[in-house]
Amino acid sequence: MGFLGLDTTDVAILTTVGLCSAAYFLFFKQKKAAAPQRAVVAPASATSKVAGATANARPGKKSLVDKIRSLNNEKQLIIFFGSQTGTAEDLATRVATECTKQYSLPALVCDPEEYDASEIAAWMTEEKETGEEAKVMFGFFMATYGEGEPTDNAADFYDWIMGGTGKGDDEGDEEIDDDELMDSEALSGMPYIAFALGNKTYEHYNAVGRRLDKRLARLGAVRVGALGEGDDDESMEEDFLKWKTTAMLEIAKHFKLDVTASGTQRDAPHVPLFEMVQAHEIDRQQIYFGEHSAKKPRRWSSSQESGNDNSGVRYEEIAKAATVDAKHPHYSRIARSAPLFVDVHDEYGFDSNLRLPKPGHKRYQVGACKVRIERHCLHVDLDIAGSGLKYVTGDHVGVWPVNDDEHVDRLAKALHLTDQERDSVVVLKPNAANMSAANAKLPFPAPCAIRTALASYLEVSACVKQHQLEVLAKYATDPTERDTLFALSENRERYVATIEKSRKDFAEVLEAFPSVAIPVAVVLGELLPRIAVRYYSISSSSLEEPDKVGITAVMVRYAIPSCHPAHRPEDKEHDSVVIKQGLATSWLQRLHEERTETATSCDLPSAHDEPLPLPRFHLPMYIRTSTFKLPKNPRLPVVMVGPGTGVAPFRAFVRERFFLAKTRPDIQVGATWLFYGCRHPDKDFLYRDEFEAMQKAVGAGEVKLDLKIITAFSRWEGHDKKYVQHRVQEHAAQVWDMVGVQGGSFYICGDAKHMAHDVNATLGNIAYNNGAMNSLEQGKAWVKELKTKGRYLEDVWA
Ligand SMILES: Cc1cc2nc3c(=O)[nH]c(=O)nc-3n(C[C@H](O)[C@H](O)[C@H](O)COP(=O)(O)O)c2cc1C
Repeated sequence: MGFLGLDTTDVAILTTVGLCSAAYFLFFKQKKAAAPQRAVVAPASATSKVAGATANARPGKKSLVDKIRSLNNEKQLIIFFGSQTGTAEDLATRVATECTKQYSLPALVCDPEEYDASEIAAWMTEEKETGEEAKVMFGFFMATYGEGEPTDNAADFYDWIMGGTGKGDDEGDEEIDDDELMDSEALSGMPYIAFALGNKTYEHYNAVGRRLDKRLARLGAVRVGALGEGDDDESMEEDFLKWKTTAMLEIAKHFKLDVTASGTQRDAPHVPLFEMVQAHEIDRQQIYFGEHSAKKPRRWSSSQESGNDNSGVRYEEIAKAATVDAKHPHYSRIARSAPLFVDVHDEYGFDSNLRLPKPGHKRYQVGACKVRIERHCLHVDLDIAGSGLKYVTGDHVGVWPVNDDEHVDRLAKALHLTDQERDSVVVLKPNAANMSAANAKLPFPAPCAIRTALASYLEVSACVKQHQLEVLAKYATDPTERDTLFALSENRERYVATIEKSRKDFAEVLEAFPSVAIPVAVVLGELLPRIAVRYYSISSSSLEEPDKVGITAVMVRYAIPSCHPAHRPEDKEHDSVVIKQGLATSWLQRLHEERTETATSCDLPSAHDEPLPLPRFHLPMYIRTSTFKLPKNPRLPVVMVGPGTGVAPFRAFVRERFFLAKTRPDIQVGATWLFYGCRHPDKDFLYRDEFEAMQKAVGAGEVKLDLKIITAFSRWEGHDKKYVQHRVQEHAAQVWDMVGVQGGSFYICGDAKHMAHDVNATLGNIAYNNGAMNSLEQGKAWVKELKTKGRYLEDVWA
């Protein structure tokens, strides 16, 4: 492996890790809890030279001006990214790396949550005073979420640059009355590149990137090249590559750089960004064991008070973090986990020429040309008592998953790491030979064991990307393997057929190309993405259970045909079937099984005298506020549509309304109707017992509430296939009465592409037919207006 030696004194605690990216199961329209402030723009009349630019970063943020100055270069590119699940950050980093590699142009990728992006105004104002051409080009890689909103990390910046507007009008044509930024002319002449990330399934496609681009133009900034637009529904990567080819040339043209040496250079060796250094004799207290922390390792001790169920001991953090957020999760005990499905399977049929997985696995059965996979769905309750954490029904919970040992070991083996090497504690140090190293962000907290990095910090099951295959190719010692890897990295069609379609991870690719002798530092430091936080709609009611946070998670596991990556897609005899699984959901399932096994064997985790590196059966989590909320006035009716796991927030809504009706009958809680859909009433009907018990209490007159759970089953033998939109349509008159007449709210949670779209259309149709409207168009406009009024709310994902 070739570690450099390092003793304790050499070990700098290599700090901040950006943990803010996220892969999603659920999303939402939300707003960060803290109201963003408008920054004061540096006065246009400032007379000092660039060297004296005002560094006046907002509290808690690093100064951009100081950073630019510290780079001390003539020309440079500073790229900001707005990213929730890491794509925008990844693409921004790729452009920055390429600029440095191909043009020797220093480039820095900045998280606007970390750096005060509003200092671009201060910088530009001062730079203009020099009377020379702008030396710094800025870049904006911005993803859009929810109702056309920015990501959490870009919310402050977006609010500042848009002057507090930036919502509502996708064209970005709003005028701002008191436009400090425009008046300052600070951004006039500012060169920038821009790439918007989004998904056409959503109504507000690329709204943030588009609006920002328009606003920058209005502020006098000058875009270099075209506005890039990536559509996740088709191929973000293809859109990006197409844009990048011309953007790179435009950047070179702008800076008058020599581009003759640009292009893919197969023969140029890869210069690693980091070196991996073994940390000898390190104090155990300095080592990270998988905990997420922006600053220093964290430790836990067992609390005196034990959990009151079979989940064992509660652990308290020694020296608690002052805040809990996306960079400082709270570790919350699993108070309960319970399966929600009964005997649910998915069956996959395949051609007879495909090699099937080995039989005998506990999660799937293999038959003739068939794979049958168990489906699981869990309810998990997290205990937040005493943590100071609070949530409101409808919020989201973010959790950080851990890779399974099988995956970790497979990759470690493919990297030829011995057991001892896997357990060795290392740090990554910037490699002075790589120009980008000085600005490179460390991908995970260190020092930590390689095993920890692979298990807790890096996503080992991520699909290998084309540009990463190019890096692997450079380390292949076998000429045929090298050529194939280069071919895959250059030929999109072949790449999609052999790698992307079957979501091949690094272990699978390295196994198929055994001659690739890649340094572990490159894989850990440059190739594997960080594990991103996963979000779930909270399925418990804060009114009923303020100390518990409920998660409803269905396991993602599927079988797909897979072509051997070292062979052409036409070589069908090399095709096999592989089983893939979702990282977070399979981790929750493992935790559930471990808890169950531990409890039944009476081997409960016991208290430790020594501080624990990681508390057992505790999940790193934080609460993310959302606007997906019940009406403030509980008397108003609510109509909810949530098939499958889309029921999660509605379990919370229903329980809350039921609880309120039971404990405060004087309030007279309004009608509470849930349209729920699944395959079969006896198999995957989530929370059926709970819903039935509530309905029974209502039926018996114990609780006064107009509670209806209206079901649609799609695979119930002897019955017609039904979907939720059919049921909504069947109850058109009542739905109209509750929403159109009584002023109630309408909610949808679940699949954005089909279900949410169909339900939306159904509601428009109901409005037209029941609301004395002249046309279907009027019905649609009514739904749109309902949305504007905050009475039509969606929590949907593509
Ligand atoms: C729950 C959810 C909501 C989204 N909402 C929008 C949207 O309103 N408009 C849009 O163009 N894209 C939307 N997207 C797509 C993301 O912007 C796109 O996947 C992007 O690549 C994510 O970038 P990131 O990984 O840097 O966060 C949404 C994606 C998810 C998962």
